[in-house]
Amino acid sequence: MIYETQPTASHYVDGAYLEDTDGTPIPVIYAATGARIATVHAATPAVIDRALTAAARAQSDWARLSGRERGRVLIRAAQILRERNREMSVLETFDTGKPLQETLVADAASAADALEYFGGLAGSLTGEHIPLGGDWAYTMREPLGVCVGIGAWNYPTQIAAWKAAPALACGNAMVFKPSEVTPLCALKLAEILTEAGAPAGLFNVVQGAGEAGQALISDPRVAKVSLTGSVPTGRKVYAAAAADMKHVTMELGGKSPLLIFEDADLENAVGGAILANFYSSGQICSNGTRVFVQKSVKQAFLARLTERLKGVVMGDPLDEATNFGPMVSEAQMRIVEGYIAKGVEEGARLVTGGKRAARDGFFLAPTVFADVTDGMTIAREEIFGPVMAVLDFEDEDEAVARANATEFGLAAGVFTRDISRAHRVIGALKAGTCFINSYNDAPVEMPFGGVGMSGVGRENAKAAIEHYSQLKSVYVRMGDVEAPY
Ligand SMILES: NC(=O)C1=CN([C@@H]2O[C@H](COP(=O)(O)OP(=O)(O)OC[C@H]3O[C@@H](n4cnc5c(N)ncnc54)[C@H](O)[C@@H]3O)[C@@H](O)[C@H]2O)C=CC1
Repeated sequence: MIYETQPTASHYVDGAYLEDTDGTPIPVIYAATGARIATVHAATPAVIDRALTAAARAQSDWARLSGRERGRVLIRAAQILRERNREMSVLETFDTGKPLQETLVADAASAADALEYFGGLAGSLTGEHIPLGGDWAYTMREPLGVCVGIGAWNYPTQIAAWKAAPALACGNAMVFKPSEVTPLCALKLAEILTEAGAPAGLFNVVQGAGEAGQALISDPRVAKVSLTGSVPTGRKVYAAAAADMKHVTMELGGKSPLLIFEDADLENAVGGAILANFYSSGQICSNGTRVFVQKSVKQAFLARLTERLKGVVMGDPLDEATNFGPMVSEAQMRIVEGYIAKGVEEGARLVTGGKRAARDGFFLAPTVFADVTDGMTIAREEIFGPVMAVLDFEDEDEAVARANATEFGLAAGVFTRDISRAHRVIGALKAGTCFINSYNDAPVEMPFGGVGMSGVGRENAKAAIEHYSQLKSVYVRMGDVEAPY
């Protein structure tokens, strides 16, 4: 037990905690020490069935409420989350290893924003009136039914809420499966939703790895699957959903470019590159890990970056002075170390970092490679750790062409003082989520998602409504029916 408000069982089903120790035990490891802090059990088929049955039952009642009534519950949940921000943030730190300095501002707070935003929107989900010269038609926005959410491990509270909030606002129910690496936070979100007035079964959490995920996706009661995860998992989940023509949202990986032009404010560009690579120890899908720097400013950029990285405080994540935490797991640390070794082997110049910290836990120093070329493994594959690859370029057309030479398309950024260039470059970049003179901002009001292999659909903003509802069109004849016979 970490502290007294820790979740009390593995699953949250039909409005209450549920345990079934027949499921495979999953240890929960605190990344900062390597210690086991809890054990949950993977969902058995019986648990999955109970969760889906409860969700289907709750959904039909929930969909009959007015949008405003549904919204009220979400807004109340947002308020409770905000009141318990510290407690939720501490749990997020134990779940992921991310420093409390980060989790206090970025996780439960972002989840509360989503609940508040979609709670506010729920009352205005209307259809259209379509006049047809006498006859007319109208559309209704209807829920999909039972939605499944499957999460990655980097933002467990946020991912659960970014899926639950629009789904519930539209009148759906959800069964959420967190990553087996970070199973704790979504349980607390479920508890809070119940406390806020959500009916039993509306939002359920079941644990497990890929097997539990597959069981959920292939159940005929499920209408939609929203995954946050890697491209290989996305392929499997999308294929399984396609078999039954289920709706999908795919928030997948990336290898996003950040273009820094010689006319950029250097200090801001360095700050942007830091946010694009090292926040959450680099474990962010939208990270701009291919940093293209115009040759004339490359030396100055690297010098200032190295200087600013002296401000990294690696240490106990619960100490609010710590601003750089460990990798989420030993396995992820080893994957990242493998990429660092590849970078060296393939001839990139290691400017700083590249090693583990001399302490317990899964800490890797922020790492910068310069003189990276497009064909190197560290410039092509998603690393999901604190490894920045700096590539140089001569002119704009070249930078854009090289930035686009990837199958991913999650995010992209540009730093320049030239307003026309900023918009021209962003217009030419193949990415779903872009930043001008900034990086990695994710307000709930702005749609988030990728193109290409980085995904399908959008989370957040009004755009998410399209992905958690469907239109019913109704033709209304005002006169007699003229049939040929
Ligand atoms: N675009 C986005 O919004 C985000 C994308 N990500 C991506 O997530 C990845 C890192 O997270 P991981 O947890 O390592 O990803 P992962 O793909 O290994 O796992 C993601 C989730 O899918 C589940 N899963 C695995 N195999 C499955 C299967 N066959 N059927 C159903 N579910 C299955 C896992 O248990 C987990 O809950 C990175 O590629 C990262 O870029 C992470 C955060 C945000």
